Amino acid sequence: MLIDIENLTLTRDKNILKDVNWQVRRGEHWAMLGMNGAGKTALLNAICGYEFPTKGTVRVLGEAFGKYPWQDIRKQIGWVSFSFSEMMHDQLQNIGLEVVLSGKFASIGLHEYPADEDFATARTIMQNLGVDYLEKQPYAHMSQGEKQRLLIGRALMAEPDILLLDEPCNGLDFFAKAQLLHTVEQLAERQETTIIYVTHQVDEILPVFEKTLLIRDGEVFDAGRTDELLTSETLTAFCRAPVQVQHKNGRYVLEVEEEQPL
Ligand SMILES: Nc1ncnc2c1ncn2[C@@H]1O[C@H](COP(=O)(O)OP(=O)(O)OP(=O)(O)O)[C@@H](O)[C@H]1O
Repeated sequence: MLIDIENLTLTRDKNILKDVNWQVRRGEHWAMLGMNGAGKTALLNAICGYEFPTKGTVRVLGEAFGKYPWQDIRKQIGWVSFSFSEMMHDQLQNIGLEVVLSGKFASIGLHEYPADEDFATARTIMQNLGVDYLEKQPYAHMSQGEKQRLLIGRALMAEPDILLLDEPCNGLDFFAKAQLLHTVEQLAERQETTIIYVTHQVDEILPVFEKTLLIRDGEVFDAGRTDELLTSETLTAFCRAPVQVQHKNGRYVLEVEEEQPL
């Protein structure tokens, strides 16, 4: 078991997470779907040990939070988020290859000299993600989509067991989004790492995400096989509004039905 969460409750001013149970096995890829404020980031924070459980247990890679040095666990987790991409301003003048290499040292900017094999690994990762053409381009001059793909490469440099992709399509136009989703799909198919893909959007849940966690108001609404959960009936209950879900060409499409006048 890679992630094993039992009865997790996080209380701050209010209950942010309530009795969350969730198990992720090695080799599975999960989507996490929830509206704004559902508790997605809080759950990622708990997994990475940035939030201390009020109640319940968080186990990652077989170790229990509070009983193991979590900085060692964090090294096995790659977290790529849109907000992180905004924090990279210190790295603006670094070129693509340096940004990817910096993932080896978990640093923003490159302060240590990488070994020859690190250069080779970074180049292979960039090639696999289709961003090898950015090797010499300054981070500051890249488009948002290029930055997001490069930051996935940066996370992969540490060979993480778990890759958290936190709303990676935020701010992308439809073409950059399609490109990024294609990159994620290929990465998932290579099975190098277990991916948890966090999103508000049903259409980003690719067939490679065979499992989905539906989170609402800090609680797990449902978790299980994606094809069983992404139905009109379940998502109507989840959204508290009538929606239609269609499965077209391997992609889910959600339409909000117009409210019928009473
Ligand atoms: N430290 C805190 N103290 C009080 N409330 C908090 C704290 N951290 C988060 N919250 C609240 O908990 C709820 C869940 O927040 P969280 O950021 O996890 O949502 P989210 O699902 O990631 O939302 P979004 O999709 O908008 O990013 C929100 O209502 C938020 O305001």
